[in-house]
Amino acid sequence: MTIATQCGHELTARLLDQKSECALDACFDKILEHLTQGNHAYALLFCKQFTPQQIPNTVFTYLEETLTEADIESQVKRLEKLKPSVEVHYYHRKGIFPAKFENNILGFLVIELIEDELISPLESLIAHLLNVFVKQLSTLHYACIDPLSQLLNRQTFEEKVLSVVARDNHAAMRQGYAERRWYLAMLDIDNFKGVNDTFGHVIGDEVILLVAQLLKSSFRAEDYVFRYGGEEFAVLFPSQCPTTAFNGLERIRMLIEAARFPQVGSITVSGGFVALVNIGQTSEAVHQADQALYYSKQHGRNKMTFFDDLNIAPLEPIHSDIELF
Ligand SMILES: Nc1nc2c(ncn2[C@@H]2O[C@H](COP(=O)(O)OP(=O)(O)OP(=O)(O)O)[C@@H](O)[C@H]2O)c(=O)[nH]1
Repeated sequence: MTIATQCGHELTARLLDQKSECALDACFDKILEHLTQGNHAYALLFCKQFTPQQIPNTVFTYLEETLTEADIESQVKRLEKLKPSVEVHYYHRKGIFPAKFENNILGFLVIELIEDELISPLESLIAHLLNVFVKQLSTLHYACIDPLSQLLNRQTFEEKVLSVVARDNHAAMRQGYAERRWYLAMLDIDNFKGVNDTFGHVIGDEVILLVAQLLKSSFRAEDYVFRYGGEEFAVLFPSQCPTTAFNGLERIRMLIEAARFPQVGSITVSGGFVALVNIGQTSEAVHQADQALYYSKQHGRNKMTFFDDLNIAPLEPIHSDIELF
């Protein structure tokens, strides 16, 4: 029964030390592995409200059965009905630990049990570490979020582009298939100055928020949507080819065109996009997508343009330590 005294502070310090979601997940994974001595299967599942589309669902080790989103939601509801003080709840040979943040249950950690129950010092240590993990995850999460639109902020942009593109494109190349590439789209609300001038900045802000919500609900869970600047958004998404990417963006352009905004009525967006292939730096990709966006603006707005269709010679490669591939 020495686990809690031996590990409590040390493990907490290790968790708090982690500065990115991935590093934090990996650390929590290792700590759980260590505490359960690899004898238990475990999964950490968050309900959708907490798991913004940009944060991948944190599932470390899949339990034998697959839990659907509905299962997760019903389990969260079930936990919410229990006393707030409940630390662990046993159900079908599983220990279910509620993951709480600011008194709301956001998800849960499931540990499949070998024994009937976990020994109580281990139980309270896991509950404590889960608490630290969720708090740290929330802090990291909110540092990446733009407060007005609730999208990922500009500060997160470069880091995400580099990590996602390098990881997936390398994997695709290694496996010998090249059909799945990442694309970067820059989208900008048309004539937005007119919205502000006519209806005021508060209504302007509301339009930004509603467009952000439409974008977030239209892209897939694996895509990344950023508020890049005032009324400009950046989207990072994988697609099989430029035509599929174009069709996806067109669908969203039409959705925004058809939406009704309180007081303002309708608005449109223009966009430009680029395939993230053979691009040395993030700034180069942004520049190319911006050129395509500029073309859309110059050619009537409410339009999507693929950079390659502009037939602009690529820039000379800029030598830098930061490389996408
Ligand atoms: N309400 C609000 N307005 C913003 C925000 N950020 C930037 N703006 C405004 O967005 C407007 C952007 O105007 P412009 O860059 O001239 O572009 P535009 O009127 O959208 O015209 P085009 O892009 O050419 O279609 C400016 O009036 C900015 O003040 C914000 O966070 N909230």
